[in-house]
Formats: sequence, structure tokens, C-alpha cells
Amino acid sequence: MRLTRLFLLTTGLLLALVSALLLRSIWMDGRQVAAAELGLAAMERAYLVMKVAEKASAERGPAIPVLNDTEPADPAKRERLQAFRHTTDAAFDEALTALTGLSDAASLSTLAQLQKARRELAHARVEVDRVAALPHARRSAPGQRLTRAPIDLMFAVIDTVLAGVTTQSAAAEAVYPELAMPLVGARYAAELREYAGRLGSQFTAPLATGQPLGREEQREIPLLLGRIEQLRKLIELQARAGHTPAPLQAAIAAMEAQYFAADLPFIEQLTERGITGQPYGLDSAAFVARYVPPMKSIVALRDALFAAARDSATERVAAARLRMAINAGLGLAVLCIELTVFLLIRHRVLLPLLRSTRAMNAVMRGEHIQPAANSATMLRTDEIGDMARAVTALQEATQRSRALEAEREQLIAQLRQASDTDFLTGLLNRRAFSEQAARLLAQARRHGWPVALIVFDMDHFKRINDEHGHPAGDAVLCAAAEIARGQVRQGELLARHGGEEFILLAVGCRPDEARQLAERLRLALATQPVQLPDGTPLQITASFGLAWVEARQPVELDELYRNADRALYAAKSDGRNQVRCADPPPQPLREAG
Ligand SMILES: Nc1nc2c(ncn2[C@@H]2O[C@H](COP(=O)(O)OP(=O)(O)OP(=O)(O)O)[C@@H](O)[C@H]2O)c(=O)[nH]1
Repeated sequence: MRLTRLFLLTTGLLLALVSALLLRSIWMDGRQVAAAELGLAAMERAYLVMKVAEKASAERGPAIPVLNDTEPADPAKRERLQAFRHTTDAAFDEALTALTGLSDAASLSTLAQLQKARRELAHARVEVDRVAALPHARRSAPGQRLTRAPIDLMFAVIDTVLAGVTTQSAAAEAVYPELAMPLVGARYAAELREYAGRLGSQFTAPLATGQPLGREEQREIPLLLGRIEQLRKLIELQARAGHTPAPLQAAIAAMEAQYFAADLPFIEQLTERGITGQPYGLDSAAFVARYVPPMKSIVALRDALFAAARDSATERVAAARLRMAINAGLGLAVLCIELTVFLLIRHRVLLPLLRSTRAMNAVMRGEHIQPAANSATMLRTDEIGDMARAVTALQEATQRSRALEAEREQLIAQLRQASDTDFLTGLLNRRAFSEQAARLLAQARRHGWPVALIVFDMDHFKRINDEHGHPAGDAVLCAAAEIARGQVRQGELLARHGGEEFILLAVGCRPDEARQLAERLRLALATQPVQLPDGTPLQITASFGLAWVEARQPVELDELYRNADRALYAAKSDGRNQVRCADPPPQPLREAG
């Protein structure tokens, strides 16, 4: 597997793994935060239900005077009861609103319990109103105890509400088991407040009628006192479990001082009088004013216990959120670092490697690539920089060596051309002609082509030299070569054979075509005056000797040349400026030029 692919694969896997771990951590933290928030919300709802219990319990206070009212009825007592009923209804409404729409089992169960309690309360209120509407003599008739039944109904309401408190706070305790102590303590305090109220309720009717305590009250009071003492111990136990915050300690001390140290001895005195038939020494209103206010210390303790639990739960929610934020932050940081490392390795190692590999491949293919002498990679001081510099040096060395090689090739080609070329006319020289002619003749032999050889020599050239100077003779030779070159076709080999003699080999040229070619050459030379270096035009002529072999005949260059030379000699001898053929026997073809 290629390194880049392997790197991409491992980085991708690593990224996926870290992302998965990060998501899992966030998901788990999120669940903890959600659970903590749910627990806190359950705790708040438990508190709302406790408030319902408190308000419904408090409603008994003004109900008893109404039930024991004499004729004519006191409207103030009824108004006071009505005001308490409104307060209870508001507490019910608030708790029911908080519970409505929730789908967890605890909330559904609490909602059902509260709805049941509200129905029971409505029934108890109907009973209170019905009994209160009866004549006083009937209500207060000894042994009737008609006023007791509606109050018992109201007691039952509180039992139902407290069951709801238990359900709801159990939901919070499930999330915060370590907060069970203060939560249970708060529940006990709510219960204590209820039993303290019930204890007081035992006296309001006897005090209102001035009668001693009945059998029922005498049986109920010790039971209530026992339950109250039991709850007192339980609360103390719950509150003192673990660290007890200062506000909680103060609330316990206040309850002990106000209710247990002052209110309960007062109740014991009243009980003693009620049993022995002594006068109570106060009416029911004075009793309420004396007994009820210290009970607020129990409610205060309940609130302090609940506040301790709530503060602790709020701290836990905040801690869970902080943990989630830290985990998410750390995870994101790891992701960012990994991405940065990935990009750094890719940018600083892999890409320079790829570029260097491409450059090396280009060097091997012989492509020209401009070395990036000033690139950022070249300026680096690390190993990649060393590698890039080495690759660039190699590129430069290779290019230098290529340039030298090309120069050498060019030089060789120039030398070869110079060695093949006649320096004066630029035509092939005799040596090169011999080499190339040998190849052409071999080709002609293979294919059985006819071959013609024309040798021509400038007429009276010595005279030109003598009359116009050697440079003029050179110029005439150059001009003659140029004129001859103009008549030659592709595949025909023209050369300066030496001195003022030229030679032309035509392969695949039949004898008649060869004759026409020689004649065309002769005519061209004879009809185009040559410009001497001093500007003087000069008419020149040349004599031609032609030799050939027919198609599929054996052919040798030397023999052909000898025959052509003989024909040339004949042309010279016959007066020059003419073409003579070697075979068949030379015949004059001369036409006046
Ligand atoms: N300017 C010049 N003259 C050359 C060159 N090569 C040979 N010659 C001269 O060419 C002349 C040849 O003269 P000859 O062989 O007598 O022939 P010719 O004068 O042309 O007379 P015919 O061939 O019989 O017509 C000599 O004077 C050579 O010096 C050359 O490269 N340049």
C-alpha cells in the first residue's frame, strides 16, 4: 500500500475513533446532566406537594371555629376559612400544573394522588359547610360529635397528599441516593407539621364548647404525642446524618426551642386540665394564637432540609454540566491536535516527498523542470529540506549534462556535415559522394533500377582564373553549383568531384531521362550568365559526359565513372558545351545554347 494511502487510512481511522469516543463521552455526560436535571425537577415537585399538604393542613384551623360557631354565625370566621381555602386551592393548582403533561411513573402516580386528594378535600369541605349549617344546639349536643367527622375527612386528605410527597421525593432520591437523608427529613418535617396540627385540633372543639376532653380525644392525644416524638427523633437522625450545614442546625434548634420546649409542655397542661375537668383558662381563639405560631418552626425546618437537598442537587447538576463541558472541550482539543498533526505531516512531509518523486520521475523521463531554488521546502533546515536540495542539485546536474550532450551532438553533426561538404560550393565533396553513392547503388542493385552518372566540367576555366582572378573563379564555381542544384531532384546525388568538375548520380533514371537531365543542366549553365565579384556578368559553359546502366544490369561506380569520364573527354574534344554519352557509343547531342 502506498504511504499516502496508508497515512490517510490510519488518520481517518484515528479521527473516527476519537470522534466516537468524544461523542460517547458527550452522550454519557449529557445523560448524567439530564438525569440530574430530572432529579432536581422531581425534588421541586416534591416540595410543591409538601406545600399542598401544609396549606390543606392549615385549612383545618379556620374550619374548626366555623364548625363550632354559635348563632348568629360569625361571617368573619367564614371569610377566614374561605381565604384559607383559596390558599389551598392555589397550592393544588401550582402542584397539579407542574405535574400535568409529565409521563414518568412517579409523576403520573403523584398526579393521581393529588387529584384524589383534591376530590377528598372537596368532599370534606361540603361536609364542613353542611355541618356548620346545622343548628348549634344540634352540633354541640354531647355525644353527637358531629363537628368531628368533617375534620377527620380533612385528616384523610393530608394522608393522601403525603403519599404523593413520598412518591415524588422517592423519584428524586432515585437520582440522588446520597440526598435521601435531607429529603426524607423534609418529608418527616411535613408529617410532623401535620401531626402537630392534628394535636391542636383535638383541643379546639372542647375549648370552644368549654367541655372536658372526650374519650376520643383522650385516646388520640397520647397517640399523636407518641407519633410526634417519633418523628422528632427521625428528623434529628436524618438531619444529623453526615455534615449538617449551619442553617439546618439553626432550624433544628429553633424547632426544639419553640415547639418542643414551649408548645408541647403547654399542650400537656391543657390535656391534664381537659382530663381532670379543670377550666382551661383560655378560649379556642387564644389557644390558636398561642399554639399555632411556634409550629412555623417545623415548617421552617422542613424548608431548611429541603433547601439543603436542593442546593446539593443544584451543585451536582452544575458539576455534571461542567464535567460535560470539560470532556467535550478536551475531546475537541484532541481532535484539533490530531487534525493539525495530520495537516502538518501532509504539508511538511508527504507533499514535499510527492513533489520530489515527481521531479525525479521527470528527470528520468528527460523532461525539463525548472528547479524550485527558492521554494519554501528548499529553504527548510530539516531532512525534507536536505532531500529537496539534493533533488534540485540532481535536476540541475542532469540538465547541465543534457545540455552538454546536446552541444556535443550538435558539434558532431556540424563536423560530420563539414567533413561531407565541399567548403567552397556547399555541395557534397568527393568522399561523401562516394559513400552515399555506394548506398544508392546498392539500393538500385536490390531493386533492379536503372542508374545514370553525369560528369561535367567547366569549359576553359583556367582562362577565367587567368583573366578575372582566382576569387572570380571561385565565384563561378559557386554559381555553377547553385545552378546545378536548382536542376537536381530529390534522390539525385550532386557533388563537386574536384577542381572545376562536378558529378551527378541519378538512381531509377532511364537513359533518355538521363540525357534530358544532362542537357537541361548544360542549357541552364550556358544560358544563365554568372555575376563576378566585381559585378561583371560572365557567360560560362560546361561539357558533360553521361554513362548509364539499364534496369536489372550489374552496376559499379568506378566503371560508370570511367565511362562517363571518357564521354566527357569526348565532349571536350568535340568542342565543349555539349553532352556525350558513353554507352551506346557517344553521339553528339549538342544543340546551340
Ligand atoms: N579559382 C579556382 N580555380 C581552380 C580551382 N580548382 C582548380 N582550378 C583551376 O582550374 C583550372 C583547370 O584548368 P584545365 O585543367 O587546364 O582546364 P580548362 O582550362 O578548364 O580547360 P578545359 O577543361 O579543357 O576546358 C586550373 O587552372 C586550376 O588551377 C578552384 O578551386 N578555384
